[in-house]
Amino acid sequence: MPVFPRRDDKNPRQATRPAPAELLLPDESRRLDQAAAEAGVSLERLMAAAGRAVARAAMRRWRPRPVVVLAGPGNNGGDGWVAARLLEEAGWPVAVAAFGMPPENSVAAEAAGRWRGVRVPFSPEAVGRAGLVIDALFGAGLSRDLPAEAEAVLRAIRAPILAVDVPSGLDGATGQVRGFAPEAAVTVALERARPGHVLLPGRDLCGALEVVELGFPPGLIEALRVRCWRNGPALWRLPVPGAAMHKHSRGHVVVAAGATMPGAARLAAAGARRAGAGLVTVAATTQGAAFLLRGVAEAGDIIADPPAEALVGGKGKVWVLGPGMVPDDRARDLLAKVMEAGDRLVVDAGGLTLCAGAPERLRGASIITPHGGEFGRVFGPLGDLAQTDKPEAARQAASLTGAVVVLKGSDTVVAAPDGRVAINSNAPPTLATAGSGDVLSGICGAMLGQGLEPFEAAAAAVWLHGAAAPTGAGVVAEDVAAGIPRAFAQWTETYA
Ligand SMILES: NC(=O)C1=CN([C@@H]2O[C@H](COP(=O)(O)OP(=O)(O)OC[C@H]3O[C@@H](n4cnc5c(N)ncnc54)[C@H](O)[C@@H]3O)[C@@H](O)[C@H]2O)[C@@H](O)CC1
Ligand SMILES: Nc1ncnc2c1ncn2[C@@H]1O[C@H](COP(=O)(O)OP(=O)(O)O)[C@@H](O)[C@H]1O
Ligand SMILES: [K+]
Repeated sequence: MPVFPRRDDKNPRQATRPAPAELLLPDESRRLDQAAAEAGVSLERLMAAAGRAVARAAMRRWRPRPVVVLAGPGNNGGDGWVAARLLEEAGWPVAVAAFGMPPENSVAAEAAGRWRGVRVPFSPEAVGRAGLVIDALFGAGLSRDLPAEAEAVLRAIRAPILAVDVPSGLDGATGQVRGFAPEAAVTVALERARPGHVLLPGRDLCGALEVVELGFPPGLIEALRVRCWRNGPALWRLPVPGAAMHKHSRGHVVVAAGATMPGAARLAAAGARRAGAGLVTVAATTQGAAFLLRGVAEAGDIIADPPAEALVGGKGKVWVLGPGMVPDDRARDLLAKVMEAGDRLVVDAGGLTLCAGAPERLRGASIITPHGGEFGRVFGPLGDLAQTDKPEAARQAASLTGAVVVLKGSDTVVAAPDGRVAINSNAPPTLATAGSGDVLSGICGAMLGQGLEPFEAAAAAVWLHGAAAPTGAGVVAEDVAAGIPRAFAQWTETYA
């Protein structure tokens, strides 16, 4: 079993380990406000802090210039009215274009009432000459599509946009656009980021994301028991070999290769070996083994056409089943035997196709790694849900199968059966190349083999995969496997 570096409070390097980056859902945000009010922190005070943060963000990033603040009818608009006043007090030329007024006696109405400056009609002309637009129309909890009138004004903007909470129209829970959302240069997120700041297309619309603390009393966020985080080293620790280790104590990953595409198994094996698996076996058919042996020679066992029984079972064994695999009877039989033996199992590619329309066949797997197409093939209607709410679709799939679901893409979502979700954001687009997913499934196997629990193993593997991928032209999947030591080094330098 793995030896993790001992936590040592006296070791100053450990201070760099970040706090988990919770991603708040709109409902959690509402509960937070309520809890704050009960703890004696008023919405007025929070709104003042939010408006101040927005004004400061503008002053930090731009020189004084004509600003138009688009203020909506809710508290998002309230933040806008506060920011307008503070920018004007700092000598900036500011005009407010209000899209409806806040309800009487509301905190936002009070903020609006304190505005003595210029007001302009809410129209496309109003934003035409602005040097900066502050978008405080709607926040992350938008409950319906953006009204056409608001869209017309947002579309007319030519100046950089500073968005409050989210670019209006962006759904903070899912990262989807409700009708329309503008592309911001900067988004000021309040207290914590939202899933929609990390999921696509939301992440791309936010521009630079600034998360500002509003001064909530300590302990309130913890009390929310948030179940969704940005994926990162705060959620897991990578296994680090200790002096007493030997190859048999670092997990044995068996990659089941198909007869026709053994290259995929080779990549998964490379991922597993680079990610620290002590032993890696590629179980191939005779034909597949011949292909493998003809390729660039790699150390590690290659067993030709082994009877499945010879390999299933045994301490520390982890299977990676699917890369390059044809969903035939042999594969079906192997999947059943591995499940029966209770070995830990990562299912990818051809292994998932074996379970098309039959997710119950995946019960017993530790981790499954579908891309969007495979996900739809296995989970039917959940595939449609994944188009609009990726975390929820992955969460339901995890609960259905009991496996940790890695729903891949440039915003890969990792979901556990108990409802935990990590959303990844470090993957460069160079990963969009054949075989990079195979490398990932191998890394998942290595993490399981070294003793990480499935959710931590999957989230760590996805982060490592992203950090391992070189950027720039000419990157192929082999380079991703080769980049894994560098990714480990990056983690060790900063977090270990
Ligand atoms: N805890 C926090 O994070 C804090 C949040 N604050 C601000 O509060 C905002 C959330 O406030 P609200 O809940 O009032 O939400 P919004 O400011 O987004 O506004 C909701 C209002 O807009 C209406 N509305 C929603 N969708 C609409 C549509 N498509 N067309 C027309 N009207 C629509 C609703 O009926 C409601 O009146 C955040 O975005 C943030 O800016 C701060 O003021 C203070 C602290
Ligand atoms: N544009 C992108 N940006 C970041 N990561 C990407 C992008 N496209 C694909 N990926 C990642 O690359 C991998 C591709 O896996 P997959 O689709 O299974 O390919 P293959 O089966 O060829 O290995 C996944 O981990 C996915 O998250
Ligand atoms: K907004």
